[in-house]
Amino acid sequence: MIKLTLFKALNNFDLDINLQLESFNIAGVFGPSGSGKSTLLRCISGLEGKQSIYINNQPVHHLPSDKRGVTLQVQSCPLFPHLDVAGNLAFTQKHCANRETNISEQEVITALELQPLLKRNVQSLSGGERQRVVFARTMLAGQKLIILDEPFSALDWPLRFKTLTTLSELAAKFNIKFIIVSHSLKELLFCCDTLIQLEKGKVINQGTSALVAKAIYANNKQTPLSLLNYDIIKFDEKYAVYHLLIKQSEQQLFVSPSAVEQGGKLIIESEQISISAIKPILTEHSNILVCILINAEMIDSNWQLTLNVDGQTLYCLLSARVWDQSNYKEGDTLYAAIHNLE
Ligand SMILES: Nc1ncnc2c1ncn2[C@@H]1O[C@H](COP(=O)(O)OP(=O)(O)OP(=O)(O)O)[C@@H](O)[C@H]1O
Repeated sequence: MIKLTLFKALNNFDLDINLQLESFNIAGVFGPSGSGKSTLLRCISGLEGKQSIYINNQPVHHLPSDKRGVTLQVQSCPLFPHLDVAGNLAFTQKHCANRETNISEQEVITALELQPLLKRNVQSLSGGERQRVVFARTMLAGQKLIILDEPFSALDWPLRFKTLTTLSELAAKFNIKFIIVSHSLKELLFCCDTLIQLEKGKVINQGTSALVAKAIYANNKQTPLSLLNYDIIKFDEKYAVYHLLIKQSEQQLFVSPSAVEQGGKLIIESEQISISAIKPILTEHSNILVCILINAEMIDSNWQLTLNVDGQTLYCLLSARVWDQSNYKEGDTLYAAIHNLE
């Protein structure tokens, strides 16, 4: 549990935050540039003035930053330039006192696939490689509350999703809580269970990430991304596709390896979904999911449909003309064809 009461006069507005995070594993902080996200992180970690902060019901505001059990990874975290990647990691493992997790150097290296980089001079690393090494070092500091400011902004999307999946696995395995700042709602929605939306120094929305993200998308007149959890059944070598089973469902999808390599969630944009009331028979698409129409609402002259696939949510968009001709109503069984997965 984290409880904060912060006040700090900033250049154009005041950071004025009263926040209670009861139960979360990975919380995201989202907001426009300059809304106070980094300042909030600095306050939690103890780098900014005296504020009222409780972590796990214990006041920590009187403690210096190195005694709070928190690691803050800022946006441009320096590495030791005179040590190679292995040296940077070994130094952290050796010198960080009061480690609360027993995560080993080898475990971090394996999880983040850093083996090929170990002998590299840190000046020769690309931006994305550097961010992965910095994150590995953060993990090796061994704290149970880790705060990350734009940690993976330099990674391409497939690698970013893969690294976020690794982060979620490490969080679960070592019981670590993360607070992550990002400009990307897609990134936060992918990995966070809780979202906090900041604007001009104030929390304007807070809650489960699916609900807060939906509200932010609606406010921007956008349709939310759909994320489907799955289990892999098998890899079909003949066609180079994975057979996936939707979690808590009997329904299957067939996807290319690149979709699976991104981690345990399938990311589906609304444009990839078309729906019909009758099960398509003559279709080249093998990816058809049976779903129930939960809700339809007008977003910027189109209709956004919320569909339930055995407990998971899909969002798709219909033009007003198609919606008017469809006669779909809440509770209807519909068939969603998902395109461009194979
Ligand atoms: N120590 C300070 N004193 C006064 N104003 C500050 C201080 N630190 C930051 N600010 C101002 O507070 C505002 C919020 O800054 P902050 O870096 O927290 O925003 P942010 O949401 O993290 O932005 P970005 O997404 O661009 O990194 C900015 O206008 C910044 O100029």
